Amino acid sequence: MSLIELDGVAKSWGATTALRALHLRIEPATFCVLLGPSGCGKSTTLRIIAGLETATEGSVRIDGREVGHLPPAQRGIAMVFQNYALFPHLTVAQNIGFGLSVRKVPAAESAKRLAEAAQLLGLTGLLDRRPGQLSGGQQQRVALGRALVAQAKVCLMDEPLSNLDAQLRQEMRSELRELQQRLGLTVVYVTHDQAEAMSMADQVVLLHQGQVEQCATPREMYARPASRFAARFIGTPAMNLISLEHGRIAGSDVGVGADGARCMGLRPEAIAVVNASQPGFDAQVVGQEYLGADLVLRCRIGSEVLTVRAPGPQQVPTGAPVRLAWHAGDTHFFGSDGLRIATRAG
Ligand SMILES: Nc1ncnc2c1ncn2[C@@H]1O[C@H](COP(=O)(O)OP(=O)(O)OP(=O)(O)O)[C@@H](O)[C@H]1O
Repeated sequence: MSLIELDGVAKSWGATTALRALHLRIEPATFCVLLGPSGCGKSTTLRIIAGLETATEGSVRIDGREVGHLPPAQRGIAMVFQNYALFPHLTVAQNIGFGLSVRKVPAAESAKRLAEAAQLLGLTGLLDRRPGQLSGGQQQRVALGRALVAQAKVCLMDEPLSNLDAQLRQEMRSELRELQQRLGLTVVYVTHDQAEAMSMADQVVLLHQGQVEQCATPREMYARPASRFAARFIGTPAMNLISLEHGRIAGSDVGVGADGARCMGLRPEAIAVVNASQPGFDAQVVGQEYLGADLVLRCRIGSEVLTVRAPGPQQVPTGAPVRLAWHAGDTHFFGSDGLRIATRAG
């Protein structure tokens, strides 16, 4: 068990407010991703759970026990940082075992845990090297190894993959996820990369200006964004947010309904370029970007320009008239407060 609960957690430094009354429940053995733009309070949240910062208000509980007054070492938590925080003059084995020697774990027990962690992380052949002789991915695994030998059930990670190249980052995502599941760890993981969040999380906590904007599974977050902010933050290319004038797309005669909606959301992948004889809406291609698998078109309808994600092989010249179609069930509507409003489609 390692249930983490934050109740009304707030944090300010003088006039700077990083967090405002954050409520969060992270279930045991789940992968929770704190996601959001720079400065939204992700690292601060993680550091408060770890005990590296003290909350100005509110409480933090781990397995029902209030931990606000406990120093980091007594919280049963391991941490992995972006810069790995490895000691350059120590070998891989010494780096992994560092915390154990500090805590005076008997030598035989340390050796056993080290061998297990090295085996699990594919580091067995590298134990005598120093960090400077390792690739970024290997250094990342050493940092993970140090967290694993501590046998903490909670592991906090702050952008641990951001120093790796794109391919390695993708590989490490699935390795981390697999490891978390195999060991039944509760992981709280900070990133500003929505693709990383979507691919690894059981639960995504989207933060915005120190508050929870939405907390949901990746599927729910994509299918039913709670606000315009959430709608734009999840998915690439970002969702189209189209201004409505009395239920019509601004500057056009295209009616889309939805009483009281100020804006309609439509994902680029929900829009199809159809044959001129099929039902749809007339638009004009004003720009495009070919990405191999996809062709991203920018199409003007009335005074709005929509991003459309078409299949790569489709060829449409810029300047050409096109007919666009979408299913009513793929539309999202938002009110003047920016929040999702109930529609026929839900
Ligand atoms: N020690 C500090 N003193 C004063 N302000 C701070 C301190 N640490 C963080 N802040 C401020 O608190 C806010 C939240 O910072 P935090 O590091 O939690 O954001 P973040 O979402 O992790 O951002 P990033 O993705 O850029 O790391 C920011 O406005 C930041 O400037």
